[in-house]
Amino acid sequence: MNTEPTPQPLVVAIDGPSGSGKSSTARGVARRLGLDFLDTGAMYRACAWEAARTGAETPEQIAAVVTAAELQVTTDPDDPRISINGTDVTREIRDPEVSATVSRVATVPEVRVDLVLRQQQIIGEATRGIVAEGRDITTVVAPHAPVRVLLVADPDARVARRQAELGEKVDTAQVTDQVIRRDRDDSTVATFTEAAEGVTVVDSTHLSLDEVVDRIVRLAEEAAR
Ligand SMILES: Nc1ncnc2c1ncn2[C@@H]1O[C@H](COP(=O)(O)OP(=O)(O)O)[C@@H](O)[C@H]1O
Ligand SMILES: Nc1ccn([C@H]2C[C@H](O)[C@@H](COP(=O)(O)OP(=O)(O)O)O2)c(=O)n1
Repeated sequence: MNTEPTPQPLVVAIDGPSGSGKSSTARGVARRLGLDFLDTGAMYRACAWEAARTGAETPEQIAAVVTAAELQVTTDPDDPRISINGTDVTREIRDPEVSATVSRVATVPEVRVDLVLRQQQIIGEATRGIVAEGRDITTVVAPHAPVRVLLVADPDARVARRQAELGEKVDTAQVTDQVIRRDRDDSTVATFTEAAEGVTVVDSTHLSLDEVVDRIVRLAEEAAR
């Protein structure tokens, strides 16, 4: 009889501030290792989009909209999609209006409790394993993940990356607000500026995306040994 324990699906948890490269890195790691991919920020963004659509403004109104919402998240790293109450908002959640208001939604305690539970369910159902990224994955959503990384980068590099991504659509002051002010607001409810115990810090300021992916894949391979 085989007495070897069945290996658990691998969970890789990545946190970090805006523009540190979480989404691109997590997708790259998921592709390389054949795992699913979960962008938890997209869930907060979809809720912010729905709160705006329904005119929810107070924390109570926002919490009511989020807890009643049907959220559908697909976890293919090549085509991650998100729908809320039947509307696919994959593209809309990247609009500057959503970036400007999402922290108001993400800082409502009931919203966090609700979305953390949904994220834990998605992670638990990922039979081939998953790379999940956000602000509180290493500390709250998946604190027992065998691979936990805090991805950081200097503020100037993060603003420059976001600016390059958004191009002509927004000016530097707007991008700085989206990155620096949002991090300040978000860090009131999640700890992503300092690594929790056992979390590996990777500084991407002077690393290419491929180099960052390589490092995390190596950490995953070490954890699997
Ligand atoms: N190591 C890196 N070096 C240079 N640019 C990067 C690196 N990692 C990510 N980027 C780019 O920076 C931008 C922001 O990355 P993203 O993954 O969206 O960050 P986050 O999810 O942390 O906000 C994207 O345009 C991405 O291609
Ligand atoms: N696990 C998470 C993920 C995101 N959030 C919040 C914080 C952010 O302002 C928004 C959007 O996150 P997202 O990862 O899309 O933001 P960036 O791509 O890093 O700019 O959601 C959170 O509070 N907890």
